[in-house]
Amino acid sequence: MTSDGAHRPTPDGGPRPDAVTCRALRYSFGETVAVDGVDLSVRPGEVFGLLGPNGAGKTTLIRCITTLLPVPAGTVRVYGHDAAKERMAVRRLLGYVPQQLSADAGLTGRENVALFARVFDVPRRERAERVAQALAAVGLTEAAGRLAKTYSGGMIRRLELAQALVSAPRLLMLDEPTIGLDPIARTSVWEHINAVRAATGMTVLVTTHYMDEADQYCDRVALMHLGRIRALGTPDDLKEALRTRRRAAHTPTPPIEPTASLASLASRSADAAPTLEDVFRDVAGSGLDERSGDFRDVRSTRRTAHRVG
Ligand SMILES: Nc1ncnc2c1ncn2[C@@H]1O[C@H](COP(=O)(O)OP(=O)(O)OP(=O)(O)O)[C@@H](O)[C@H]1O
Repeated sequence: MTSDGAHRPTPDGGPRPDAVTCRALRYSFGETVAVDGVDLSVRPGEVFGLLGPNGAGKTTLIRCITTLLPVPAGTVRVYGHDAAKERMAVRRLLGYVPQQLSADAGLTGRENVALFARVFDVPRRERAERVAQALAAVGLTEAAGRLAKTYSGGMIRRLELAQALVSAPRLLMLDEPTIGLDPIARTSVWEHINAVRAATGMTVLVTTHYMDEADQYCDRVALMHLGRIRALGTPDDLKEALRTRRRAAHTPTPPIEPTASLASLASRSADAAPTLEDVFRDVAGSGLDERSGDFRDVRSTRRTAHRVG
């Protein structure tokens, strides 16, 4: 991707396909419309965040892109390959870390990654080196010989990352990679994702509830609510757009009085700098808390506590 986000041509001069393209994608579970007409393009090499509260449709969307769910209406393409018609071609390009535990507690870290290397057809003679590289990329070389059941939650998440990386994916998809982790472990997971991205140029598509993480680590984000994308852009552009909307909606602020208290000045600066969560609340509207979980809904945290326990 060029600095302005435009696509570079391929060596033969043709347009470079987006990493992911969804057009009018719709997926229902019976009466429940989980993904409701999504249009989305993820550019090669970017870290793209899919944000939204519980039930927004993030996991369903991700699973359609991975080909784990069919595409009943609309289209999904991964690097130009149609997910409905070229499932194996799409799968060969992907690494996927689901919400559910994908590491085996009774195997060592190295054995877990080696298992994925076999499943993903990494050539036999390259396996040992590729496994070692994947473990090194997530900082688990020292712990590679220990059983995964002795790992902390953050180490397990990094092990799952290594499992997904061992096939050298062009598109890495992570479903809530840091939920339930403490701030230090969260930072560590993100630093490893970013280092691999910088070294390989892979595209990263990540779902998260954590607006602060998305703000810090994602190049662009899509805010999803009740199956639809409500806003899409860089975190800075989305915040700036909200600030502009707020300015337009409010009467001009009077000049600062010489006697203004610190508290009132702090409140002015909060008004001037909206967060990504403010953007979400603005675009999702007042139904956010009634019709779905809040951003840190206990359900997911419990599910993860169970997952790593
Ligand atoms: N297997 C299923 N059967 C029936 N309904 C489902 C199923 N999976 C998801 N849903 C419903 O589809 C909608 C979207 O769920 P989805 O899991 O995609 O949302 P999400 O944004 O990933 O939520 P979370 O943050 O909790 O993972 C929700 O209303 C959910 O209840």
